[in-house]
Amino acid sequence: MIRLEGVGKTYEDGTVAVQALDLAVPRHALVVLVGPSGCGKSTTLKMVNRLIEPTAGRIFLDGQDVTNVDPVQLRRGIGYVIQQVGLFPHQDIVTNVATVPSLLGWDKPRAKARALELLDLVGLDPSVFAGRFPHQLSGGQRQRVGVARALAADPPVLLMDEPFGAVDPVVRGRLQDEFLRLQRDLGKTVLMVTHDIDEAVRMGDRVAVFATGGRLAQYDVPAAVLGAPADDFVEEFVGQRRGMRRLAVTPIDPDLLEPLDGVAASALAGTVDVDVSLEEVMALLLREDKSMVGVTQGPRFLGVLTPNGIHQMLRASVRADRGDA
Ligand SMILES: Nc1ncnc2c1ncn2[C@@H]1O[C@H](COP(=O)(O)OP(=O)(O)OP(=O)(O)O)[C@@H](O)[C@H]1O
Repeated sequence: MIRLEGVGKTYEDGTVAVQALDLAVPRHALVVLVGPSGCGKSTTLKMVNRLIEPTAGRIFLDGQDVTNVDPVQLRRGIGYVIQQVGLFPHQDIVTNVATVPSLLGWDKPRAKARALELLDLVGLDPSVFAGRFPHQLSGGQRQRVGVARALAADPPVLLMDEPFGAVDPVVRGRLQDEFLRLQRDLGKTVLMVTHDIDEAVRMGDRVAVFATGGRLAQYDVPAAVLGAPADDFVEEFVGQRRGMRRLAVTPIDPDLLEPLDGVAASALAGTVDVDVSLEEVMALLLREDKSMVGVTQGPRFLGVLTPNGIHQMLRASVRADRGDA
């Protein structure tokens, strides 16, 4: 669907942002470009919709060389979501979402109906949000409007540049889940940029890891990027976040819980089932701004989990991986 062949971009000041990039994004796939800051991810994305022109190579969309398509026409057929959303501040939400259909010449009632439908689809009640202005929305709600707007003209291709970057981790997780659910129904061909390896492996059907200097270090399914890094660079890039991912896969050890004695119920962030991961526990503690949580198994109260307990469970899990437990 999207094919990059030997694509390069050297800016006028000599900066090599992307070099000799070959990349094929299959139809209906969600491909994530990930890598450290300045490695050419956004440049790559913007070359696909010709906000930036490549200095080498060719880019094909559905077999057609994009340089042969009028850039304005091209962009109307490609949804584009950016971190700062870029909503028009003086237009209400429904008008913002209807921007591209209107530009495409849809009549007003049809564009509006489509915009209302899209708001609903991204989880914003049209009767509440359609008439509001961007400054009357939370960051997460604005991101949803950004996604709705990009989908409005039903483009087969979506480009997303750090679409969930501007919101806190809890909202971010929710937006990621919502988008994945939406994508399962819509089946767009999506090229998405993030610097967050966790987001990349969570969202991507395939992940392209970029190294500094615009070099593609590995392009594979998430499990392969995590389990079989192609080189030292990928190994290190993936490794930096290994601790965070460990939280997601480490279970609660009931033996390391503390008794409830002397702990006021109000000091607890709540209770969780013993089957949840430490990541969920951390999310709850942060959300509730507390440092302890009660752990239950069915009707039984097993004990209290504290940061000290979490630390011990993580250390035990690291030792087990090293084989010296
Ligand atoms: N207009 C420009 N002129 C010169 N250099 C540029 C220009 N735009 C980007 N660059 C450089 O090109 C390189 C790649 O930039 P790009 O924005 O594609 O990186 P990125 O991977 O998306 O980074 P980030 O994650 O920080 O957004 C960087 O070194 C950047 O400084």
